[in-house]
Amino acid sequence: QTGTCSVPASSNGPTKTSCVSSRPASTMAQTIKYLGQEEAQHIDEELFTEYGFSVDQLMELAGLSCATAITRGYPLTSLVKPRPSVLVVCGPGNNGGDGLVCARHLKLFGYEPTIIYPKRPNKPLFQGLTTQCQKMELSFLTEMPEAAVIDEAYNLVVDAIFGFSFKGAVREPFGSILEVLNKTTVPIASVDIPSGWDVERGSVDGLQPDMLISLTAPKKSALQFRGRYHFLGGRFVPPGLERKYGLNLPQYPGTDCVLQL
Ligand SMILES: NC(=O)C1=CN([C@@H]2O[C@H](COP(=O)(O)OP(=O)(O)OC[C@H]3O[C@@H](n4cnc5c(N)ncnc54)[C@H](O)[C@@H]3O)[C@@H](O)[C@H]2O)[C@@H](O)CC1
Ligand SMILES: [K+]
Repeated sequence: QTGTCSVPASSNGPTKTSCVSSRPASTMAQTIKYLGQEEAQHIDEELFTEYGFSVDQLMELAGLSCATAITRGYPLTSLVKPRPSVLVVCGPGNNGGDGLVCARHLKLFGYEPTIIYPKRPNKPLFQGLTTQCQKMELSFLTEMPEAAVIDEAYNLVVDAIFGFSFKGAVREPFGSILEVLNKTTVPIASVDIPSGWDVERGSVDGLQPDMLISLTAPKKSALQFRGRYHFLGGRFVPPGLERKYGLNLPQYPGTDCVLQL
């Protein structure tokens, strides 16, 4: 496992991504790097300390990418329920913040997001994002619904519980929440990492999302993703940072903020 894995430019699904390719180098269009946990955290830190970004700036772009990827995989016209309902489950860190931004943009795109946000950090950033969602007339649930209720009421679940800082055994209330999500049958779109997965090794019996939106660059666990849609989002990486970490990001098409891997 070198952390650098081949993604043919024409690839359109996770099964076509592999670390060991038998294709001759001349036909390899592009190699994208899959990041380890520490590397992802270093890049995150540098974006703020060396490159002058603020968290809310990048979170806005990350959340917008997630909402945009969802419009690609699950366009309004394809939804099976009478209302374009989406359940957005937000965790206690920045991954949860991405979820709040994603929910706000989904509403602007014509979806009806409902949010569950059980652990809210006492920080102006998250308080502001919560207020913005409330003012966008999104509803917040006080309890996680049962799996059958989710399957009945929602077209899709957005998993914004944990991202690249997740470690160790899942603590409550998120253990119970993930248990419910494991039982649902509606598609799950995971923000950055399928929640509960080891950031590098993935998980054999954890969530199996239908969509994964990798932010900045995919993490190593994305190699275990077996869903239908793998998108790259977070189109904000400065060239110096990309060079330093050898990210080899593919080129986003035109003005798009997402790219399907
Ligand atoms: N650098 C980047 O590229 C960007 C990252 N962003 C997002 O930020 C995420 C990383 O955010 P954070 O570093 O805040 O971390 P996370 O959102 O991954 O999670 C950290 C939170 O989860 C809790 N936690 C960790 N392990 C747990 C466990 N086993 N059980 C229960 N709780 C646990 C921690 O106490 C902390 O509150 C990324 O995955 C991405 O979604 C975007 O917001 C902006 C750009
Ligand atoms: K997640």
